[in-house]
Amino acid sequence: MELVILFIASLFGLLLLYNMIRRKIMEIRNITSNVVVMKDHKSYGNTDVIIVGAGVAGSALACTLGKDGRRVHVIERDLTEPDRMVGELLQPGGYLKLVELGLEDCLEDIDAQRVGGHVLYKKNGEHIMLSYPLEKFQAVDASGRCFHNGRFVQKMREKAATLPNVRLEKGTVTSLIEEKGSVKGVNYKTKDGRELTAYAPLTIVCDGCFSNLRRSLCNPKMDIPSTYVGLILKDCQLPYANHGVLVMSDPSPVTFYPISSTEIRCLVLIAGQKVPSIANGEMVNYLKNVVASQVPSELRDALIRAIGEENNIRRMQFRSMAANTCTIPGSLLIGDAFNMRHPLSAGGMTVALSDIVVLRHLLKPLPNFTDANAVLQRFYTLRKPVASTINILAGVTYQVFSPSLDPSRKEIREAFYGYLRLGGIFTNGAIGLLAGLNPTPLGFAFQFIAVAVYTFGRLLLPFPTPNAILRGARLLYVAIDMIFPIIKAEGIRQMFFPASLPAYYSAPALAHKSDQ
Ligand SMILES: Cc1cc2nc3c(=O)[nH]c(=O)nc-3n(C[C@H](O)[C@H](O)[C@H](O)COP(=O)(O)OP(=O)(O)OC[C@H]3O[C@@H](n4cnc5c(N)ncnc54)[C@H](O)[C@@H]3O)c2cc1C
Repeated sequence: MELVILFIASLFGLLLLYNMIRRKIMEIRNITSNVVVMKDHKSYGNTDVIIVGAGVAGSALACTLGKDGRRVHVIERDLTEPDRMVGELLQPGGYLKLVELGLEDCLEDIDAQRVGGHVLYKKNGEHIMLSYPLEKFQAVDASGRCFHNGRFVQKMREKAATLPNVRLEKGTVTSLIEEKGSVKGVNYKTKDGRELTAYAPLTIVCDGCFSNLRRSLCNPKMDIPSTYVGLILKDCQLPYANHGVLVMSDPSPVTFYPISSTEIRCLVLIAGQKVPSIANGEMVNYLKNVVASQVPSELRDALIRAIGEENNIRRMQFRSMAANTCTIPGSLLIGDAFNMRHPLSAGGMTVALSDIVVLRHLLKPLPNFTDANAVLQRFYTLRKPVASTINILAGVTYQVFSPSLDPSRKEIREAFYGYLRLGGIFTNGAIGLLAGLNPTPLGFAFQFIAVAVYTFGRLLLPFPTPNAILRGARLLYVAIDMIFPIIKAEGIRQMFFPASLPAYYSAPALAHKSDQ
């Protein structure tokens, strides 16, 4: 009996001991994990800003903030030179922003080509030369620049990596770390499969058009995608030296510009979602039978040769997406992750660089980024006049040149072509806006009114008939119907009257997500 009691007591004692040890182990584990968190939060002290993605926006931003003395941690999933057919034409306005950021040397030694404008062709060969109005910008050697996008990005990455306070690391960011309604950093995976975390008071997401992270920060509306089909032409010259080509072909426009001293990029726009298949040869037929016959004769043979080359046809989908304010403190989106527009007017890099200029001015006076949120709210207002003007122009250019069954659209296209022939302030004003040289909402409004008056005048002169007045009214209605939704998406007040918004001067403190 005594033995049984002793046995049960020992068992009980062992159980108690086991429980005590288990608790102790759990306590130690908790302390250790707290130590990890504390250690990481402490490493806040080593990083001012995390940048996700080192494409055009991310690498330019890393150079800019790094040069301003900030401790920057850039995480990029692929550090090899990108090979893609996006962002190959930097408009003169974008070049000026690059100069403002002190990054113009990133265009050296990449065989970048100067572009002084474009030639606009009708499919019957009639054309107008539209040179950029660059007279006022000669001191900084402004012009458009065309290049292999990957070479340009790689140069900016190299420049960022030379700065002692910029750490460029290869890794794929899998999620943002949110605590108490603020972004505190990121979780990321390295190539060897390690899962790491990085903390900073500010995380700027620049993960491009297919961003996986933007949905954690905002909920933007996207339009239906269109597609660009791209080819590289070799051993041929553009019809006019240093001038790209835009063909007003049917059903949609085709562009050509030089991306090196020996290569010309051809981009064929395919509107909507029905794209001829490359795999079954439909695309080759389309390019040979529909597109080639409409391009200038100087480029036709080279285009047909390029169509026949193996693996020379690529496609890339794109969408427009108006910018959305990101309301989660500690975070910001920049570049295509934040805002996209139609690439026909090649404004994407100009907007990204212009946004970085605005952001830099706002962040510069701050001793650190722990309290950057009020300043970040100003960013959304201050960027608007330039970014929205470029976005609207991109949308309008696309609408004017894209396929439509509506005869009024075709008439607007013809009127626009006629307007661009006028020369002087009319042509220079429109081309200057498209080049991003002085993209202001007022400049845009002036051009819109001037095109409307020209179109009306064309119809009413020499004698206004009731029929002509009705047609003019219909064209005006179609034009407003084309433009108004784009302006509305950008925000009428923010674009035209930013000074009427409190955030223009200072920003209200952000509510924590948990408070909302
Ligand atoms: C067909 C086409 C043609 C265009 N042509 C022009 C043009 O001629 N001129 C012009 O100005 N603009 C043009 N654009 C727009 C321009 O390409 C973009 O505006 C510009 O590239 C945006 O830069 P970004 O840094 O936001 O994105 P990107 O340059 O695409 O960079 C995103 C980077 O993020 C990295 N990344 C993505 N996800 C992660 C992750 N989870 N973790 C870590 N890294 C990540 C990617 O590897 C990449 O390096 C064009 C766009 C398209 C679609």
